Amino acid sequence: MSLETETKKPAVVFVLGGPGSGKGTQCANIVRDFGFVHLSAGDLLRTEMNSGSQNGDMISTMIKNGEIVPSIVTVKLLKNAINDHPKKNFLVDGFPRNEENNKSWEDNMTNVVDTKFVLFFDCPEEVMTERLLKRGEHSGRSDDNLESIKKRFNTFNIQTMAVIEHYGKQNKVEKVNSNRDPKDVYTDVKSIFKKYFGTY
Ligand SMILES: Nc1ncnc2c1ncn2[C@@H]1O[C@H](COP(=O)(O)OP(=O)(O)OP(=O)(O)O)[C@@H](O)[C@H]1O
Ligand SMILES: Nc1ccn([C@H]2C[C@H](O)[C@@H](COP(=O)(O)O)O2)c(=O)n1
Ligand SMILES: [Mg+2]
Repeated sequence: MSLETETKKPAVVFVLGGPGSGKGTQCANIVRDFGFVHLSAGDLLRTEMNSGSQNGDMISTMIKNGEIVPSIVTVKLLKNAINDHPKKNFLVDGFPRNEENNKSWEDNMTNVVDTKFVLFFDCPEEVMTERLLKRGEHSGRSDDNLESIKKRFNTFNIQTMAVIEHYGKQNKVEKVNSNRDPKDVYTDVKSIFKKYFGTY
């Protein structure tokens, strides 16, 4: 590629943490202050589920059971959403949730984006459970109930922690204690984003 036509790839930060650790809450702050686009894999799957897609029933069952939807579905949704926002940087929230997600991302997205690091929100299960049950009073989510929450923790501990450890070995994990007031959590998040992206 010549110097004139060379363009910088969009930056991607993966945002991971247990269910209810505060990923979506903190992403909203980063969007406001750093101009990233927030892509929640779970939100994209819920929209797809409600769109009349042929994958709707599968997605619905898997979400209720806290299982990870095949990457062929999720990566396509993420890729389409990224293509909708030229010249932006992205927070990819709730992804990659397992090794298969990560492999599919590497196979399909390495040439398209520059994956910078994993922002990992660490929070005890008891605290996350309390938050999710409270959210379940109004969220309408089929998985904000005790039975689904237990399954989601199991999937997180077995499958997602392995991905976080994989990136940890490459010194690409920024871990933040999210068992604090959201403002204090964001103080740490903001200083991480300033370190990587400078502005604000
Ligand atoms: N630091 C915090 N302290 C107390 N409550 C919080 C905090 N962060 C988020 N919450 C609340 O906890 C609930 C879960 O937060 P949020 O939706 O941001 O988590 P999440 O990690 O995106 O969850 P999920 O994985 O289920 O999508 C929400 O009701 C939110 O208002
Ligand atoms: N990469 C992903 C992300 C999410 N899902 C499914 C399974 C999750 O339990 C559910 C909700 O995600 P959340 O909104 O809590 O981030 O969505 C998946 O299969 N693959
Ligand atoms: Mg969320």
